[in-house]
Amino acid sequence: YRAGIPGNASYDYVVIGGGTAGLAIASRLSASASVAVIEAGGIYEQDTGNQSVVPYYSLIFPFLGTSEDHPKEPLIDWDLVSIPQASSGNRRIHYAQGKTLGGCSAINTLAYHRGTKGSYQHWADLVGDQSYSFERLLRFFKLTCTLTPPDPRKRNAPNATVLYDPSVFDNSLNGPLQVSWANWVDPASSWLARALQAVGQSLSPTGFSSGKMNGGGWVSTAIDPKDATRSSSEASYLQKSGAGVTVYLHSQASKILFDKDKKATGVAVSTQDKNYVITSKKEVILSAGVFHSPQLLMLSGIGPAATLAAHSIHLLSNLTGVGQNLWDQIFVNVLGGLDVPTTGTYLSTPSQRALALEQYLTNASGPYSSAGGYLSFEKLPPTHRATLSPRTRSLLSHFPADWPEIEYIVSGFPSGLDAPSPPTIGAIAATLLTPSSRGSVTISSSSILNPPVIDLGWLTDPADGDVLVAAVRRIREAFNSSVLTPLIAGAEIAPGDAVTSDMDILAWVRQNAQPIWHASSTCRMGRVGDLDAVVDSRTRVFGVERLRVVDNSVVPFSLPGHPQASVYMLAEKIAEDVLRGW
Ligand SMILES: Cc1cc2nc3c(=O)[nH]c(=O)nc-3n(C[C@H](O)[C@H](O)[C@H](O)COP(=O)(O)OP(=O)(O)OC[C@H]3O[C@@H](n4cnc5c(N)ncnc54)[C@H](O)[C@@H]3O)c2cc1C
Repeated sequence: YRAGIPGNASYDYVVIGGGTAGLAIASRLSASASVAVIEAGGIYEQDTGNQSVVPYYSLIFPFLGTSEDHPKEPLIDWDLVSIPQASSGNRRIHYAQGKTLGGCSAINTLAYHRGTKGSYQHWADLVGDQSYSFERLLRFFKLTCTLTPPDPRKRNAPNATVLYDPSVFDNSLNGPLQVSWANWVDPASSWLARALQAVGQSLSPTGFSSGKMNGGGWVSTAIDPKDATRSSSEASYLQKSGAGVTVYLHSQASKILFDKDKKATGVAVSTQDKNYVITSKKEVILSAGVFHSPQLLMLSGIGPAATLAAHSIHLLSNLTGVGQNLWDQIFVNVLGGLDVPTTGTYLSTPSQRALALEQYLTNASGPYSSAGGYLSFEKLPPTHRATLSPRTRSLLSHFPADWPEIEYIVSGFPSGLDAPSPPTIGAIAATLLTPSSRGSVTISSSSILNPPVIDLGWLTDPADGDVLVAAVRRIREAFNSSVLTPLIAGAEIAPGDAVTSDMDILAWVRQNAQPIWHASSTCRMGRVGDLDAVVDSRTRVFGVERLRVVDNSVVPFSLPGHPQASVYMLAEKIAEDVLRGW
């Protein structure tokens, strides 16, 4: 690709945001057109080096802290902070979002998998377009990536067998994203995985990329196995694209420009010392992510009329759904002391780190090469379901039959304490995959310089607390299973043995819920005439022309599990629509 020099210029397509979807679609369009990418950040490999490239560090980035006073990393994070979450301890949540080429794919935790067949069918039915069925999306999923099978020799963990379905990948397509399995297994995680299996969550025979998410498995990751480095949209799609893509770095789009017929004609851009306009001969594609895409639509005259009027913004299209319908999955970690080592244990002294570094550099393996890995999905079993209120059960019944309600994620970290204290703190997280609460994004001024105003809406619907309380009890079963009896050391660390009643567990959940950074749906896709729809099924924005939104903000709901595989898929699908002139 080429580096753009700030100043007026013209291209066939202008993509706002060089993130996950933005670079994938820009790269595909550039095969037959000129494409400009406007990206507010820089190049993460230069700006934060090993931290953003080496898989292990993605688990311990200090700036992923979620409290208001988290350590800052302005070179790659937007430093967005929500408004106080009234139903979640009145906390203001720092919600990390990548501000760099690659966007969130440059800072995420690398898990790669797809949603369930039922979830894509629900998408297809909701938007009235059967091309969103899993069978028809599979072609686009296959286009995105190249799969490298697990290497048992390097993983060196006989009790961490990987099961997956190779038929849903097609390496002959030479997909840019590298998908593989980590060349290291965390011992604590493999024990916690066995504990989940012991309470009935058996190993899935297919893994999680063939439209099924039921049971446990070692998840595939966006890691390039050749050197165990992050495969972001920048390291994959952009690096593979030719001179057809021109990237403007440290350049913030401040407004989408339209002619008198409401056709998008380009983008107003500002750098620290220059304002300029990039004109689009064909289309503008907005890929600024779940918080900034709705912000930019509103600043450009597309959104709820009342909001725009309040900030004296000229109204082009009154779309009440812009910034609404925010879905966010949240998680809580149940913690217990474990008498087994964990990945961090192998990195706690200078000589261990030197050894690990040698393994990493010579063999692309060892503790540094992995970003974790065991996930387990389930619908709550009948005994736990029985504890939910009738209303909660009714809300859950509206999700497709194959849509899991909880994702359990296992991990461990060194306790840092000397014996007789346990060396490891083992964690099983419960992530809520069926949130009923909704948040929103709005603006506080007509200027791009003011960040979007984010209300995550966490736990505002009682159903979400209800389900998470049941999930905490379920995790306690796993910690109490006989598999862990010889390894458990001491009392439960969190929530702690004193927290037993539903009311107390719920209070703890409200204080301790964390983001898993999967927010979506703030510019949701829908049918013409749907009350809060913002784009149609080809992601064209209602009420204007030559403008699409392509990122996780248009996905109509948070798909179960981790979204990046579907974001790449969507970029491939819409690139094909654009090139066909649809
Ligand atoms: C910490 C973290 C961990 C995660 N872990 C996982 C995981 O393990 N697996 C998984 O599947 N998903 C994970 N996710 C979620 C996933 O990465 C995101 O949902 C997905 O990458 C979003 O892609 P996007 O294209 O919608 O937006 P982004 O990738 O965020 O791209 C938006 C881009 O637009 C740019 N931008 C914004 N505003 C402007 C502007 N005005 N002008 C110019 N540029 C602008 C941004 O800088 C950014 O580069 C994680 C996310 C985070 C933050």
